[in-house]
Amino acid sequence: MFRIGIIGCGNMGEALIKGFIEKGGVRSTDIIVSDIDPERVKQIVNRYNVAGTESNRKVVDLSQLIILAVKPKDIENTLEPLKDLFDEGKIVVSVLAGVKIERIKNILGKDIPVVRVMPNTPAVIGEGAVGISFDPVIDQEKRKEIKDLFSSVGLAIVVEESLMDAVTGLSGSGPAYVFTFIDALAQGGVKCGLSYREALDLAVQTVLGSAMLIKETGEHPSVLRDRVTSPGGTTIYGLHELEKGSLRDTVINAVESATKRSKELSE
Ligand SMILES: NC(=O)C1=CN([C@@H]2O[C@H](COP(=O)(O)OP(=O)(O)OC[C@H]3O[C@@H](n4cnc5c(N)ncnc54)[C@H](O)[C@@H]3O)[C@@H](O)[C@H]2O)C=CC1
Ligand SMILES: O=C(O)[C@@H]1CCC=N1
Repeated sequence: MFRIGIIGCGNMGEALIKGFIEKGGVRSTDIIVSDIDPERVKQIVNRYNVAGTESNRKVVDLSQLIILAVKPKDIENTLEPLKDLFDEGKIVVSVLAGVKIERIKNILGKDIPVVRVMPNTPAVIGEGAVGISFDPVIDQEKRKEIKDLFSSVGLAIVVEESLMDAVTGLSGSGPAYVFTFIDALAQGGVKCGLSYREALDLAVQTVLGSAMLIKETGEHPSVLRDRVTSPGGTTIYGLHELEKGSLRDTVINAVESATKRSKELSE
C-alpha cells in the first residue's frame, strides 16, 4: 500500500510531489502517481523516484490518501471509472478549483470522506499557502494527519467549504498576481536605467523582504508603509501614481473576479 496516491502530475501535482518529498519528509516510496500522459509519468518517476503508473485504478487500489490534481473539467471522466475501487479507509483529497465535496461524493455514488484543498505553486519549495476544507465525516486524527501533510509545504489553514472559492481567488491564483507585480516593478527599474536582471533581483527581494517584515513583525501593512513614506520624499510620489492607477481597486477586483470564476466552475 502507498500512503499517498496522486492522480494528475501537472503543475500542481508535481509541486505537491516535490514539496512533500523535499520539504515534508514524505518518503518517495510512500507515493504512487498516475497521469494520462505516459511521458509525464516517466518524468516524475525519474525526478522523484516515486512509483508511477498510467493506471489511475492502480493508484486508487494501492493508496490510502488519493489526491486528485486534474483540471476541473476532467473530474467526471477521471473519477467515474474509479468509483468501484473506493472503499472503507480511503480518503479523497481534491485540489480542483471550484469542485465541491458534494459533487465528488455524487460522482463516487458513496459516502467516501473527501477533503478539499486549495494549495498554490510555491508549495513546490515549501512556501505554499493552502486552504483546507474537511468533509464533516473525517475524524480529528485524520484531519490532523492531512493538515500536517499540507503544512509541510507551507501555511495551511482550515476554512469552511463556503470560503474555498475566496481562498482560490486570493492565494490559489495569487502567485500569478504577484509574479505580474514583480515583473512590473522590474520593468519600472528598466525604464529608469537598470538592467532587467538587476531590476528583477531588486524587485524580488523587495517583495520577499516586505512580506517577511509583515510576517515577522505582525504589524499592519499600512503601519509598515508609513515607515517608508518620508514627508515630501520619493515614496509618496510613487504611491500617488499607484492610487491614480487604482492599484488597490484593481487588486481587490482581481481576487473577486477569480473567486467568482471559482464559483462558476462549481456550477
Ligand atoms: N496550477 C496551480 O497553480 C493550481 C492548480 N490547482 C488545481 O490543480 C488542478 C490541476 O491544475 P494544473 O496542475 O495547473 O493543471 P495541469 O494541466 O498542469 O495538470 C493536470 C494533469 O492532469 C492530467 N490528466 C488529465 N486527465 C487525466 C486523467 N483522466 N487521469 C490522470 N491524469 C489526467 C494531465 O495530463 C495533466 O498532466 C486543477 O484542478 C487546478 O484547479 C489548484 C491550485 C493551484
Ligand atoms: O487558474 C486556475 O484555475 C488554478 C486554480 C488556482 C490557480 N490555478
